[in-house]
Amino acid sequence: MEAMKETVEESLREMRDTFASGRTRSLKWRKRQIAAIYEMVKDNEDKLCSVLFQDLGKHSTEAFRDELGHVLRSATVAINCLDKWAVPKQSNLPLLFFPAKGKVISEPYGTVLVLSSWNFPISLSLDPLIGAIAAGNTVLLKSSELSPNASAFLAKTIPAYLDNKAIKVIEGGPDVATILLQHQWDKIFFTGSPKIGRIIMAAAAQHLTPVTLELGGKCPTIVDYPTISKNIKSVVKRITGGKWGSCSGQACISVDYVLIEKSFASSLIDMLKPLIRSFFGDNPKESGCLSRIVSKQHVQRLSRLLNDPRVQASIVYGGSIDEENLYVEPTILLDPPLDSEIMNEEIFGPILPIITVRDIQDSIGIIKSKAKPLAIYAFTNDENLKTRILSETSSGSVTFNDVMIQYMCDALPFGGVGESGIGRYHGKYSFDCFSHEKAIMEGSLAMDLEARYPPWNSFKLSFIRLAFSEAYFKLLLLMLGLKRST
Ligand SMILES: NC(=O)c1ccc[n+]([C@@H]2O[C@H](COP(=O)([O-])OP(=O)(O)OC[C@H]3O[C@@H](n4cnc5c(N)ncnc54)[C@H](O)[C@@H]3O)[C@@H](O)[C@H]2O)c1
Repeated sequence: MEAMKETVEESLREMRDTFASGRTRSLKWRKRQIAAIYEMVKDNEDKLCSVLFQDLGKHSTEAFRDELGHVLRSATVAINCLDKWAVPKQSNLPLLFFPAKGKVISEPYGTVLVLSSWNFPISLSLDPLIGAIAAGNTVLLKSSELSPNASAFLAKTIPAYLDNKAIKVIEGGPDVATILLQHQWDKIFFTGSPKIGRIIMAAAAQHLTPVTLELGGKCPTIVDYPTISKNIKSVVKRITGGKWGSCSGQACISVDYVLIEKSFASSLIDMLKPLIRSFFGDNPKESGCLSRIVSKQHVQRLSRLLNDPRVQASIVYGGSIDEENLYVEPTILLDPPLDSEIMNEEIFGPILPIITVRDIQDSIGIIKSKAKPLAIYAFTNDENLKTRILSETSSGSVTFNDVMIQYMCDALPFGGVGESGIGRYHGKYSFDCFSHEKAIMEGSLAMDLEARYPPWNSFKLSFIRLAFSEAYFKLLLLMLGLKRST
């Protein structure tokens, strides 16, 4: 670890020197680095698919949709939009400040630390990197130890494509993260669990470093069956895709559990079962389309959640586990107890609890009884229910009649609230996430208002009162002596 400490110190020194040199502020440099990320992904598509298969058993199509394609798009958007994003924004100042002018300029924070997660080890590393570079920072990326092949790829390949005096990768687990967190950074961007998010925030607080925490939680999915019954086939497909189709449910925005009125639950289950078979075959383990659980520890965690006898009794489909092959069968639970661990911990795996309610409106109470989720999904055409969800619950996002696509849509901010995170990124929001918005005021010495300065009197007090309320006509009258001071 002594050697690692030295590596970190040396890396930080070099990145700070590079930032101080001003090189990373040039838009040309930023675009060149982002273009290099694009080329790196393009040149290494097969290799990347292979490492994602080795680490997570991800099918190459899923890998392209969720990781490579996402990064390529993100890089293209950043290159195409950077000039526009970086333009200082003129502010329309109130007349009160005439003749001063105002604007906001986005300046890079400086040297940024990105700590990423293993479930989308390529996109969750490269997407924040694109944002940090677009904003003009130098960056150190620590990839996750739980996806070692993806991590090794990033550590080996990034220096071959990018300016390695400005952008660095360090591999390692909590011990390395701990060393990194002992240093002062200008911004920390973390993707991971709320538990470790707290450790990151506490370390950042020592230096008052701003943080973005992209965390997780339980994402509920309301199925308001009567209002969407005409399209129920699409609804079931979307739920199946949103639970099992992306890293086998190991995604922060996966469908965690479904809420549905009791009388419709069996119809939903009857449709989910054949659809799981049609997506993943009669033997999903061999289908090649279902990602593996990342580690034995995570299989054991899922096994523990299922082993509660009350949860066991709720299994209506699946339930088998093969720890050796890191496989958990797609599993459906019907009404596991709300106080069970599985209904209080983020599942992060291929298990879908279906919770029945007497009236679909009761879903809102259940959602509100838990921490603020990263996403709420609701299949409904009832405008009243939509309004209630929007106004009575709080979450990183709400998606009606679909799941997970909000992540792909870079015109929308992506991030959590409360237990599910702090801050947001994607598209222009990534640029903002890694920029400090600096307020610029260009004053004028052409005129001076004596009312700003002591000695104080009732005229000056009246002047200030009227100025704050922008009562310009009354101000004029006061200055002309046509209005009395109050
Ligand atoms: N919001 C998002 O975009 C998003 C995306 C993916 C995953 N997640 C969330 O991440 C969680 C799963 O990912 P995970 O298992 O990698 O999370 P994690 O919190 O265990 O680890 C995340 C990162 O923190 C580091 N870390 C672990 N222990 C640490 C410690 N004691 N001190 C400092 N750093 C430490 C890890 O090395 C890794 O780089 C889930 O909660 C999931 O919802 C969120």
